Amino acid sequence: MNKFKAKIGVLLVNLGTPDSTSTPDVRKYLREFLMDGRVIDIPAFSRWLLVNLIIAPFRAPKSAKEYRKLWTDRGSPLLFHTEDLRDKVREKLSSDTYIIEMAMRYQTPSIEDGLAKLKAANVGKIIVIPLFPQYASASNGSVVDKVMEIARTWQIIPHITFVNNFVDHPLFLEAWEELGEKYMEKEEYDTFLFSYHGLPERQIKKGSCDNYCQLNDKCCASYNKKNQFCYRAQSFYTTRLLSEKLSLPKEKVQTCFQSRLGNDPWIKPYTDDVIKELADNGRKKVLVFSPAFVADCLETTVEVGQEYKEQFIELGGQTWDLVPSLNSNDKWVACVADLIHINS
Ligand SMILES: C=CC1=C(C)c2cc3[nH]c(cc4nc(cc5[nH]c(cc1n2)c(C)c5CCC(=O)O)C(CCC(=O)O)=C4C)c(C)c3C=C
Ligand SMILES: [Fe+2]
Ligand SMILES: [Fe+2]
Repeated sequence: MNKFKAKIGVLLVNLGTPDSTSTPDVRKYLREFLMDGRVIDIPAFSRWLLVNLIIAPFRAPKSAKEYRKLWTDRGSPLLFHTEDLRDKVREKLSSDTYIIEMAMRYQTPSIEDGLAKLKAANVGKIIVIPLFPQYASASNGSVVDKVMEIARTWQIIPHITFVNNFVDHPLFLEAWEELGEKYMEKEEYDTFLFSYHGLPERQIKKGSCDNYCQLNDKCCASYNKKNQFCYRAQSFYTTRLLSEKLSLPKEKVQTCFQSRLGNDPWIKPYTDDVIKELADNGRKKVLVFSPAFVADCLETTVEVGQEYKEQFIELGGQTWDLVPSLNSNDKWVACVADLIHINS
């Protein structure tokens, strides 16, 4: 807070979700999402052809069906959990000091509307928190890009701070620990799988410092100055930190990457390959964490919780439990409040 007692604006931003499960709404969402050059990072005309002639027409009806498995009375879990998070963070922080809004990078509520509310309140500073624990150009980078695209049209641009990543925030780790422990008290698992959203390998290479990221076991074995912004390194680091917190034996822990799209190589190991390997090696009881996501969504509830589960059980597995996401867990709310404090 400055001497004029100008309020601090906070914008919590998650990825986005369709407005409904109708095929036209899912197509509209996919178009906006995949036309983002940070998501499909190929030349604009090729991207337009790919998205409008192939992905949107063919994927939209299939994705709409998937979204119907996820939808609730309150709509998309990604959206309502983010609303709940905003409400709980508001309760925790003084409204004399902070104005807290939420937005989606794609579709509604938009970043434009969220920033307009903060601007109308004449805030002295804006803190933007992309709700992605590990930094990727396709997620956090895209939020920064969009916020700057809007802010650069303003006559006055206040101080704007972006949270880059929060993989090692103690309360982020404690929240996952609390959720995981509930499962571990009830069941003896032989495997702990950490499945993160995937990324095309070229996106990691493009952001690599001095070509450090070779996308092998070595380059992500430590988290250091060279790979501080590498999504894959941050994902392995998250696994190590959570394993330590939960005292998981090394031989039972595996990191993998899901949700690949298209034929280009994505970061490995792929979750579906790892599931086959686990089954081949006689593993029977798996507890899965998805710590790239802070709210239940299509990629967790349906892809991990239903599709990968079916695959594992068909291959002879017995138990496949997915730890639900942080949603509006109190420790997670405290983590977001602390991110706001330390950036104020
Ligand atoms: C964790 C952060 C995310 C990154 C990084 C990310 C990159 C990325 N995603 C796609 C393609 C799709 N992702 C889809 C859904 C989806 N992705 C994230 C998060 C990240 N994506 C979330 C939280 C969700 C779920 C949204 C919801 O409504 O529940 C989808 C849509 C679903 C589908 O049709 O299967 C696509 C497509 C790419 C290409 C990419 C990086 C290059
Ligand atoms: Fe995605
Ligand atoms: Fe790496």
